[in-house]
Amino acid sequence: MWKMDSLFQGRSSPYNLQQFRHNSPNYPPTKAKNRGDANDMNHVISLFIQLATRLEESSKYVNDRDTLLKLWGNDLPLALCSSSSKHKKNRLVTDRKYRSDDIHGGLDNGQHASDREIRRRLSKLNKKSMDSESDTSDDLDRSSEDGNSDGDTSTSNTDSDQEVHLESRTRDSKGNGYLTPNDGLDFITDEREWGARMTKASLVPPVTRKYDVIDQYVIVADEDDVKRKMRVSLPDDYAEKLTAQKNGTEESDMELPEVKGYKPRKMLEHEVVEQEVYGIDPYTHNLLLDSMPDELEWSLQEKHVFIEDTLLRTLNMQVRHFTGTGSTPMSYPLQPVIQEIEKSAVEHCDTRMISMCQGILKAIARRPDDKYVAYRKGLGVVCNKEEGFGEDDFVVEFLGEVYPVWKWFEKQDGIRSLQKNSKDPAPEFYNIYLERPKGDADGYDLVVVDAMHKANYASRICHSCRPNCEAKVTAVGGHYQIGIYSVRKIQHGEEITFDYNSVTESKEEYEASVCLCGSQVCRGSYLNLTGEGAFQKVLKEWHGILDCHYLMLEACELNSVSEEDYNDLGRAGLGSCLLGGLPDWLVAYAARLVRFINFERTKLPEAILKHNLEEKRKYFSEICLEVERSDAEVQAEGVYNQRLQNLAVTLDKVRYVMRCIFGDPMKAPPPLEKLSPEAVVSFLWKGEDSFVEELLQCMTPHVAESALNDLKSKVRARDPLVSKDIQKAVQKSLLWLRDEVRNLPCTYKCRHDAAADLIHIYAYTKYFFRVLDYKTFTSPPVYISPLDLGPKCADKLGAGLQEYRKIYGQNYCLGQLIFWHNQSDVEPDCTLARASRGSLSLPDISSFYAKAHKPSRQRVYGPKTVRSMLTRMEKHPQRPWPKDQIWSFKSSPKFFGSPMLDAVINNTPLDREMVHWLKHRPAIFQAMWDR
Ligand SMILES: C[S@@+](CC[C@H](N)C(=O)[O-])C[C@H]1O[C@@H](n2cnc3c(N)ncnc32)[C@H](O)[C@@H]1O
Repeated sequence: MWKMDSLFQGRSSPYNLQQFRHNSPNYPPTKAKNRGDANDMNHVISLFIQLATRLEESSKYVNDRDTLLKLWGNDLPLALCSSSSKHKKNRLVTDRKYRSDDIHGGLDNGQHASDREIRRRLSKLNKKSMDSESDTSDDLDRSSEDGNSDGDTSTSNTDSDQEVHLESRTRDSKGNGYLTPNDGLDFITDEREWGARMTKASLVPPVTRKYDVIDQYVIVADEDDVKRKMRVSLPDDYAEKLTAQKNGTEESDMELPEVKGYKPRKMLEHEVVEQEVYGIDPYTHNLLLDSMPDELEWSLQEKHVFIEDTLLRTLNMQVRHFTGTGSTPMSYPLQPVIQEIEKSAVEHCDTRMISMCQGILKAIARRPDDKYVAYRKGLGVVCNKEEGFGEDDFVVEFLGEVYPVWKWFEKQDGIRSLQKNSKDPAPEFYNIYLERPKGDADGYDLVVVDAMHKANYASRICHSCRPNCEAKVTAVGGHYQIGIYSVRKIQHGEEITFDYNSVTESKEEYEASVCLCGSQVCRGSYLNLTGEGAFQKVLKEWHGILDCHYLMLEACELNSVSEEDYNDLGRAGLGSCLLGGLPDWLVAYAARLVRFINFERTKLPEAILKHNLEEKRKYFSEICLEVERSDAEVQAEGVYNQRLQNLAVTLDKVRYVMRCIFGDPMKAPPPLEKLSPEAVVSFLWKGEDSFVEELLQCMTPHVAESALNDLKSKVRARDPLVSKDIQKAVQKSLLWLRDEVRNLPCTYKCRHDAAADLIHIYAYTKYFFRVLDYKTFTSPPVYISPLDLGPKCADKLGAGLQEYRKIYGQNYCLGQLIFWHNQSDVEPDCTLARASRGSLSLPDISSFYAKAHKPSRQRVYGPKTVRSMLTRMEKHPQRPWPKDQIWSFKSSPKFFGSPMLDAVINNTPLDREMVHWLKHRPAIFQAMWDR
């Protein structure tokens, strides 16, 4: 079974990668290879989790014990019950893991259910921001259109006290509340975890957006190019490959195009309706479970079905009339919904259902502090066909405006620059990546489909963590499209949903996106948080700024693509679609990145496993290593796919900029060039703006004229160019100069001692490079509408279209290529300059000299500063040097090179001789503040 690679992309996902935390151990979603369908196991795991979490105060022990034992009897497959007894001391989750080992193919869903539970626990503990806003949304009950409150349909009391109460009980509780059937119940503590809950902050009224209905894709820019990317190219041996994959005999797991015949979409109004939809948060799901009378002997699964199916369907029938009225409450009470279910049960003489409804209604009356409400999701799509839809039925294409990737990101930059305050609630997002399968003959590539302005009803389909449909890229009539297909039977009145599989790098956005799917396996947010933690570990350790430059330098120097490069690119699914028309140095660089991605893929499972184990050990006493290992493997595969996606996005952005500057991207020269020995002399010793020339100028106000003239003539006499071995001569001259400078008297305004240290470091730098600036250019305008901006900004900026022109700096391409794994940076060139400080581009010699006339800050350069510099050089060579110390740096350096880069290029440790001298040379000056 293949996962769809198209992801809804959270609005803020392209931004500020570094500032967000990752705490979603199960993300990114991935192809689950060799993992069987495990609905039974899923059910069992859910059962365990629900049982464990349902146990309430000690006064309810007896009741719960009865229920528990009953449920054990009712719901658990016999084999599971018996095997569990072997592990008496294990708590439930551990127990479950032993058992899941016993059931082949049962790992996946079970493990995911457990992870979800862990994630809930972790996120609960981490959820400070939600806690602080724990007053809930009832006072927000109002029309989303006009802001008027709607007293008829909303309850008014706030339950913030109750929520705080529950939170604190969860924190106070000890133990994890899991048990085996043979364990005594004495240790049970109240570990009730009721999951994510709607808060005031999360209750951003969904804007009901009007959209132009389209019946085919509308291409926004680069029409021919986008069409090419959407064109299917089947491999010659497609049929054989497909059969081999189906039979499991195919070695490669390369995703092949899924060819489908044309089918008409379900007709709006007749077969489906677009209407206001409501849903419940995980907390309310559990509140309802808790309100169901125990004595009715409903199995837990029946209870879930009641909530997910009967209740949600009736709810959405009941709220349908709000559609288009412009007066839609943000929350809707569940009481009338239960009453309607009861009424229907009476008509059908369904006594079991009647008792259940009556039981819940009693609980609602008995527990006035608990809030039994559903919340608004905005528009959704509901099955309107009496006989429902079958399994694997085509519902609709996901249509929208198709953007080439560069244009999409340009627009996002514009939106962000207009939004200014990134903390504003993100507007709903409607964009989805259409990714070519890697097994297409022309390989992987992607475009972005945005369904905010021009769309069909597919864009209004809501997310569910247990969806009845999936969105997948299919090949229909020779073109790729995103199709929504049912994954199980869908009943009349049931809401159509798919799993957005959407990622965000913003914790705020993640937490604000409380999921209202109401399913028993709800993850709590309809977004997944990604971009940090274990997923970044290997990248940070093995792919720092120096490593990236090394790869780029090599590619630029060779400026040709080897057979091995083509092979590695091809094996990763990258072919002519993505790489065609790019200059050789860039294809060679892409191949090097693919090799890093492959390398990371081998390292990631271990890093993820370690991280997950550390997290889980905080909550569970025993963990099944095998299951954890398998899960880490799946997650690593997800990161791998995400990296390739990022590489493709980067290449598209860079291709566009090169096209704009050079007319043809092929003509773009390599952005880096190694300096010849002669050029090094000119850069360091002789040129007008050379390093030494700058030094002499900086010294002018501080050194007596005669001494300076003497130094200048000696410098001229030591021209390294006259030597046969220029490189050696440069070093010799620099070391001579170092000692001359050290002999000059220091003051707090002129730190010759520090200058000498820097000269020393230059002397031990072997390779210097020049950055070849491309031209700066300003893009043609992109237009941003109030809808793009979200309600808050739209109010501020007015109703008209806003124009945005992106300015691409001289080093944009280099910056983006070095930070290829990050799409969140509007100005990667500026980031590159900041990140290069010290590690890649050495400080300015002017750092150590005050300009004569101006009063100047003290230049601190004592043993502590030197130690910290050495620590950077030796232990964190790829990190920038601190800002608040003596060193200053050029804002966009044209030349760079450092002993740390040399070490990476040569794959050797930092030059020992250089370090030794810095550590042991005697101090020649110490100001008071240096200490
Ligand atoms: C692609 S739109 C779906 C259509 C949207 N409801 C509308 O009215 O236009 C995605 C937005 O719908 C809402 N939504 C979709 N699924 C949801 C869910 N499971 N829980 C809460 N809100 C959901 C969120 O506001 C989300 O940003």
